Amino acid sequence: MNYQEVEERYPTYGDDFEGEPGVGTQDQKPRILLMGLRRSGKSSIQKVVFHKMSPNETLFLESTNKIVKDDINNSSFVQFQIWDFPGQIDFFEPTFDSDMIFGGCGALVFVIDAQDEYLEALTKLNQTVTKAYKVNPRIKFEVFIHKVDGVSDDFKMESQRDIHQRATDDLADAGLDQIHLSFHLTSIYDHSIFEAFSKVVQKLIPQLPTLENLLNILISNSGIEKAFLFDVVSKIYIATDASPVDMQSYELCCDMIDVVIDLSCIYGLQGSTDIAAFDNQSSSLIKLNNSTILYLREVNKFLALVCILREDNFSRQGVIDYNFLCFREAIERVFELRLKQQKSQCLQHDDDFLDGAMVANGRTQMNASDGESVDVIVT
Ligand SMILES: Nc1nc2c(ncn2[C@@H]2O[C@H](COP(=O)(O)OP(=O)(O)OP(=O)(O)O)[C@@H](O)[C@H]2O)c(=O)[nH]1
Repeated sequence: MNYQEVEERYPTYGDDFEGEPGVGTQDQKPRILLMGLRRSGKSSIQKVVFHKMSPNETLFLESTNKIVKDDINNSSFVQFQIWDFPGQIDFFEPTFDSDMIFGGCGALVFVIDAQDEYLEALTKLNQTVTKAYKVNPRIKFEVFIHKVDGVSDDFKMESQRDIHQRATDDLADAGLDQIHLSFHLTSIYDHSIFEAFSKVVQKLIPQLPTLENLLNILISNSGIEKAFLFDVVSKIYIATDASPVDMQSYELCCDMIDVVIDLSCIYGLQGSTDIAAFDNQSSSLIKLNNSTILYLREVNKFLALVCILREDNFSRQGVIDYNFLCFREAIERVFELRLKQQKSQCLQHDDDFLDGAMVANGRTQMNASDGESVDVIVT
């Protein structure tokens, strides 16, 4: 799918609008601010991750000259706004309303061009973080050391070390060593930007520990090695189990989503209606030549579970499928609870029902029958 097709297929997804901040109910959603010097790559990141723009197309993006707000509205878990700032923004201008801008901000992503001199960027980073922290100490600060596709591995590591050191030293000099900065090496030309954005978004999901817990339960009861809960359109993962994420597994799962969506677009749509390619019939099983299986199941309109497991363990597909149903039900309950929470505006813990799901998982594992496997199923 290209940029144009996604815009047509998901008209409400990433509904771009420009204007003055602070308008309408959208502002209740957590905000991710994209800041950094001119040409550091902010708009490219936003377009590639959330609008499926191909990296090469970003060469033709024009410079941003006012704040561009982008409403990301694709599921109950992933709801936020991205505000793309012009590189030349000046915090000391009287029109810059820092209380309003940083006040409702969940995360501030500061982009540094790794292919350029970064001393000026570090000064700007320090100013930005200091100002934002004073307004809102709860902001998560994420530094993207960006455009690392054009540099050697040694240079990458050295830049990261140097930037980290200088940035934290500058904060310590200003007496702000309590501020935590997270660093990510990113490029729009590979999956690193999706991985980094996944981590940023995850920090804005209050239910993350619950989702991770559910995934841990699922994999340990189903012989699965790794499981990701993906936001299908952006391919950012909103949760994964506790085992470490390796880039290759993540890339494989992203590629699988692309294959499923592309095949569904070509063969899965009925008639000429423009039903979204991903629906409750979507599932896919791909056997790799190293005895590994990739298994994808639809969780809801926007989320997919993608698992990596050994072929031997897939002989008990019935167990996996049953456990998946329990998992999906549990996710639905988390959604319901969240909705209730939002409505009543009061906190409540949503872990209780998980115990029920866990018991069901354990009991069924002993009784379930084997399932049959097919090479590639795309419905
Ligand atoms: N090599 C490389 N180039 C990139 C990457 N990301 C963005 N670029 C290029 O960097 C240039 C500037 O990108 P923009 O996204 O317009 O930068 P910006 O920060 O939004 O710029 P302003 O709107 O002026 O603040 C474009 O030519 C992009 O193609 C990357 O990961 N690697």
